[in-house]
Amino acid sequence: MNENAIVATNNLSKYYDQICRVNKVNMEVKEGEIYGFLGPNGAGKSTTLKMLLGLVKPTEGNVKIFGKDWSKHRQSILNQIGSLIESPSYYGHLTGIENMRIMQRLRQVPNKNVEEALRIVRLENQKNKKVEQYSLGMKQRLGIAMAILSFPKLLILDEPTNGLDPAGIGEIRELIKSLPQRYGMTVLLSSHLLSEIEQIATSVGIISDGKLLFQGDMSLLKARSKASISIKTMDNALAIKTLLPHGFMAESKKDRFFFNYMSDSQVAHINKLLVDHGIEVIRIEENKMSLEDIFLELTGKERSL
Ligand SMILES: Nc1ncnc2c1ncn2[C@@H]1O[C@H](COP(=O)(O)OP(=O)(O)OP(=O)(O)O)[C@@H](O)[C@H]1O
Repeated sequence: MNENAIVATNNLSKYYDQICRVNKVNMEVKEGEIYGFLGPNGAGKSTTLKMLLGLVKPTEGNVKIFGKDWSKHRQSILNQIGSLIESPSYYGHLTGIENMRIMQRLRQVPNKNVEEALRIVRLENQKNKKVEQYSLGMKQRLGIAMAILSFPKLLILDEPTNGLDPAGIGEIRELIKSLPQRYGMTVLLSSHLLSEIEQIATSVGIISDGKLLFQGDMSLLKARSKASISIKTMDNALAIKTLLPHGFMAESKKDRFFFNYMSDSQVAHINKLLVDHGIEVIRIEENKMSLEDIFLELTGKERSL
């Protein structure tokens, strides 16, 4: 376990009714990153996040936050975390600012935090409206304002853009993205939408059926998008036979044949070999696996995201 990590779990597991829902998860969230916790519905994201927050007791394993053991430093850890799990809780008959004041008393933070948090989520002009009159997006923004009220070191958000329209999603996304740089927060957020995580996260953890299948920099995940080269010629069988003695072993599929990733000069070499042997080349294409393809390959799930 990395002692400097903001969040580090060790074989974190949860069983419900003897069924393993979170399976030996070793999660590591480093300071200043936006860690996207990605997985299909029911994968175990919320359960994991709740264990990080001490809301659900792990069956096995342990959690360290800011390098400290949960069991021994509960209060000091909680003081430095802000979270929004499931839908935000608020009093509908009270205004936005009244709700914030209640949270302010609970959190014991100065007045200026309330104003600043409302400003960040752009609710300052709506703060005197009753929350029951807020749109879904405004309620979600209020939930985030409450979560960042103490300007925590770690912000945990469970599906923060769930149920919002595209404009609302864009707004929340930009808001979250600004938090590490502007306020030094580390953000851990979950989503079942790959596109969402792709646009917002600097690091990613992919969970499926309770198991963490991938964890690392977003760029590392993207690097896994292996590009293959596909070639179509006037006589594929002859082309494959011609290339083999030169060390190029192709895989034939439908009207094309494929190679694993190749450099530009290798592709040029193959092209020249084919042409020199009188085989007309019709198409040479690079086929990159999309992030979605990688995700589906990792999780073995159907295309449903
Ligand atoms: N309190 C509970 N008792 C029994 N089973 C539970 C409980 N909480 C969650 N589960 C089960 O554990 C599994 C993981 O649920 P979890 O809510 O963590 O998934 P998730 O990845 O957050 O998905 P979703 O986005 O659908 O909430 C699900 O099969 C769920 O039914």
